[in-house]
Amino acid sequence: MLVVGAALVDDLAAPRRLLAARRRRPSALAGGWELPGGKVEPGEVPADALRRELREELGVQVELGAELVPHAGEGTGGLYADAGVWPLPGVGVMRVWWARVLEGEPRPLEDHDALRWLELDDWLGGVAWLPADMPVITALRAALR
Ligand SMILES: Nc1nc2c([nH]c(=O)n2[C@H]2C[C@H](O)[C@@H](COP(=O)(O)OP(=O)(O)OP(=O)(O)O)O2)c(=O)[nH]1
Repeated sequence: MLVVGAALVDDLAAPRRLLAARRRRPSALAGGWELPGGKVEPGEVPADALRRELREELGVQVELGAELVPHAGEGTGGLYADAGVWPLPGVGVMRVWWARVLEGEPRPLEDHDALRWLELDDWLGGVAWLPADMPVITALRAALR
């Protein structure tokens, strides 16, 4: 299963704020924070799926920036780094793009019950991320140094 997620930030060139979204369901994941996004439908181009998910889930139009790909040693294991995807144990893999809002104000319309813009120092520790997201958020933060 391929999942796509967005690192929605205030500015693609010099990000300072990152949007975290709290899941409402299923119960095993409820209360955990994640990058907004979702499953790619059969036949759908992943980047299009991400734009669709952000429109449905948050009510925003976005511009996608660069894809965040794992490098060996970023806690993902060599196989995943080689494939350029992030492992989601028990689910599949995730691809992640930097993104910025073009139109609209993000609102938790479907899958989430809260949204939070995290300041740079809080990206990692500001919310309780889903476990699979920890290496992703670490890499997002590292990409800015
Ligand atoms: N969107 C997203 N999903 C994540 C992240 N981390 C993580 O483990 N997941 C898992 C949770 C889910 O098992 C799966 C994504 O499925 P989803 O339920 O969000 O997808 P969807 O919106 O297409 O949902 P649906 O049609 O099944 O309702 O990936 C993340 O950062 N973002």
